Amino acid sequence: MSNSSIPAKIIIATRESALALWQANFIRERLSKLYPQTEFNIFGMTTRGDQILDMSLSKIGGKGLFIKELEQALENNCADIAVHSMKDVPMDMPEGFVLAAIAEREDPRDAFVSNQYASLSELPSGGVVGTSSLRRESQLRARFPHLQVKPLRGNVQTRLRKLDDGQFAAIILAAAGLKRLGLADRITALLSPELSLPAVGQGALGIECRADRADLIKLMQPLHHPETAQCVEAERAMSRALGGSCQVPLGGFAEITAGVLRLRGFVASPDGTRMISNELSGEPEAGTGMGAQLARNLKEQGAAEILAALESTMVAPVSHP
Ligand SMILES: NCc1[nH]cc(CCC(=O)O)c1CC(=O)O
Repeated sequence: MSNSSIPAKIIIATRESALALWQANFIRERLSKLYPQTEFNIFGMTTRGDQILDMSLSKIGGKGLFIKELEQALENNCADIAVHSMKDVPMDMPEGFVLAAIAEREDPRDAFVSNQYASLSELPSGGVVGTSSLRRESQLRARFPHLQVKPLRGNVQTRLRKLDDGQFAAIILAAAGLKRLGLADRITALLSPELSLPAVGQGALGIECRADRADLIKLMQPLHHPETAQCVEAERAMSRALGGSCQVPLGGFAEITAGVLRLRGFVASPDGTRMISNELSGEPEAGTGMGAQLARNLKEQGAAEILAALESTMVAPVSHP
């Protein structure tokens, strides 16, 4: 690539939480090494998802909430690229925007964090576990029906503070966020996918830009990690076909071992009394087809009923003027 095609300055839009800033800086450093002549600046923004802290995510209308403002900055040329946790990226990209790259995944697992107990199975009956994710809650209720689940929102540091204040016996967080923030020593135990199937996209970072910025899409390719992208695209295809959002208790996790992609997924009722799980394995290149097929299988096995029941109680998504 000739130097003349590389912009002198690239602005990276991000949310302003410590984790989001860490992620944007991580991408900035990698890009700076690749393109030392270019100046990379971070543009921190507050999103509606960050402002509404008193409601569970499932009630405030879903994932677009954390990225809409960032996309407006791309639209208005206030920024060139946006860095997101793939977990927060809606299954369908809005018209005019693309994921230019999906970077290598950090640990995709959920982490059990407690100051008193070594594992979920050691928690006493009635023990209070904090999480505001329907996915984590439904799995806890299905596997540990004697525990109480109470809402826990806020950024990673806020959630840890609420645990330390004594409001919870334990909390569940993404291992990736804790590791990135240098808080790996707070992880009491990592939860296997059998115990807590991760969220679609968990641990992976996406770089978004406008679809018409072919120059940027090309520049981002060295950061693209094909295996991560194949896994995340398989998970997203499953979630998309299930109408996945924060309002649906579902999990999806793909991994590639010895050249085979294994995709696991589940849909549950929020109270955990119904849990439909299944998996498919195949060629990594066929991940999106597998995702769609796994969604069909889950629906046939009972997920369709759970989804229909959820839909009748769902809150309409918040609109963004
Ligand atoms: N729900 C918010 C969110 N979005 C991404 C992460 C963690 C980092 C990642 O998954 O890449 C978190 C925190 C958490 O779930 O504990």
